[in-house]
Amino acid sequence: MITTKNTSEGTPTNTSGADVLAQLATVLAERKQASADASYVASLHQKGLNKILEKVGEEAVETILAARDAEAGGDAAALISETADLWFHSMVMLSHLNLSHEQVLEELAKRFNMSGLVEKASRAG
Ligand SMILES: N=c1c2ncn([C@@H]3O[C@H](COP(=O)(O)OP(=O)(O)OP(=O)(O)O)[C@@H](O)[C@H]3O)c2ncn1[C@@H]1O[C@H](COP(=O)(O)O)[C@@H](O)[C@H]1O
Repeated sequence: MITTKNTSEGTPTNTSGADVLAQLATVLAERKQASADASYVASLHQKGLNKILEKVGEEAVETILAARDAEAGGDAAALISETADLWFHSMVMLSHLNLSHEQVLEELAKRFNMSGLVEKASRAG
């Protein structure tokens, strides 16, 4: 689904994780000005934050159900696809609020080497 630059052989380029998110963020920013008739992302922006949040919630539930199926021996590809839908709609949410995926990546980077249990204890007061 994600459009990437292609070589003459048709092999996608610049598809490392951070590059994919950066390319997607650029497209999402451009789509804020696009016609809702021609762009799904533009149509989401036009419908507003509540519609975007509805999609994030819907995709989160679909991801949960796909994860349960995968654990029960179901299709792992379906879980990957649902997770991609969830990440995509989360990116649209951030874009709508003029926030950057890079802020999320920075937050995750800050947490490197910080045990979740230690962090939780530090909040316990
Ligand atoms: N990565 C995605 C992407 N992932 C999922 N989707 C769309 O997200 C929607 C998911 O909604 P559902 O599965 O619930 O399907 P639906 O029933 O059609 O949705 P609703 O009518 O309920 O809103 C589908 O329409 C998918 O096509 C995406 N649409 C766009 N992108 C990227 O965004 C770029 C810009 O897209 P446009 O704005 O459409 O040009 C594209 O080039 C892609 O890179």
